[in-house]
Amino acid sequence: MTPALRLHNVSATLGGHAVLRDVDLDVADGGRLGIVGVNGAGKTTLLRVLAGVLHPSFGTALIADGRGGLIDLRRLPNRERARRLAYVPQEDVTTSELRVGEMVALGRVPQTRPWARGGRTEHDLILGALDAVGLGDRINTGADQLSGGERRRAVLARGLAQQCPVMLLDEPTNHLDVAWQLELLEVFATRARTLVATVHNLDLALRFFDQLALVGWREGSDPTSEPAGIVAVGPPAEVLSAHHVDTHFGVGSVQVLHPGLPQHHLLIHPREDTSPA
Ligand SMILES: Nc1ncnc2c1ncn2[C@@H]1O[C@H](COP(=O)(O)OP(=O)(O)OP(=O)(O)O)[C@@H](O)[C@H]1O
Repeated sequence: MTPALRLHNVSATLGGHAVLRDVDLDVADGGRLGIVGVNGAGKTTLLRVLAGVLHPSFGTALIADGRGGLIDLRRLPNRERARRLAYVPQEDVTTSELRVGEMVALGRVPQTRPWARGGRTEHDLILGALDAVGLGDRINTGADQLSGGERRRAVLARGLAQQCPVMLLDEPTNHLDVAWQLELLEVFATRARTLVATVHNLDLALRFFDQLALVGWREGSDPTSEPAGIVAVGPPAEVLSAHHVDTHFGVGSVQVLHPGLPQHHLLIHPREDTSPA
């Protein structure tokens, strides 16, 4: 089956600094892919390449063309790309001049003609996106009057309003309380056909996604001088094996079955001290 997105032999460079090298990745159509790795490994960079907002310095980033083939993301005009995929970055600038509803309405720009904006259908759609993140009653509030977590949810609502089959979210759960962390990922999973997100919470990553890609450095390579790559990709329970978590995150871990639910959780603990007393 044609993947929704594909990276073929991709390298990425930022400010003249090689960040990622030799990345091959298929994002399954209809799948949920989580991207994990330590700070600075290159998760955001990988997501930006998948979103077509950062072009590979080498290799190709491709998206399904809707006819069973793949097309180079570089060849898609920005507007066309924004109809196919929504990318919600980690941080977003909010301006005091915009109301929450207006900010979310920006997500509609790729989908609508200027004369179609502002109609009843568009209003209902924006309200629906805000309702989905629990902010329906804040549609007329100034965007700068929201708390950090509320602002994060409003920015995510803008991504929902874009109504794309593929959604790419950079740390969507940042700033969110525990209930919203669970709720929001489910909202996106039901509204997007294909979902890709970076996450730091490895327990959430274990439970929520059907595939994980672990970004990091192969054993023996030097993180201070060599670009990272994808060191493991597959089912979450395998990618987050105790060995991988120890090698790539520097902590001990164990996957345990929840006593009352049919799901495994990841417990993290300090590495056992194996040095001689
Ligand atoms: N504009 C830039 N110029 C040069 N290097 C950059 C630039 N932006 C990021 N980097 C470097 O690229 C590497 C990867 O950054 P990236 O933001 O992709 O990591 P990340 O895994 O998403 O990190 P985090 O978990 O902290 O968000 C880091 O070493 C970072 O310092």
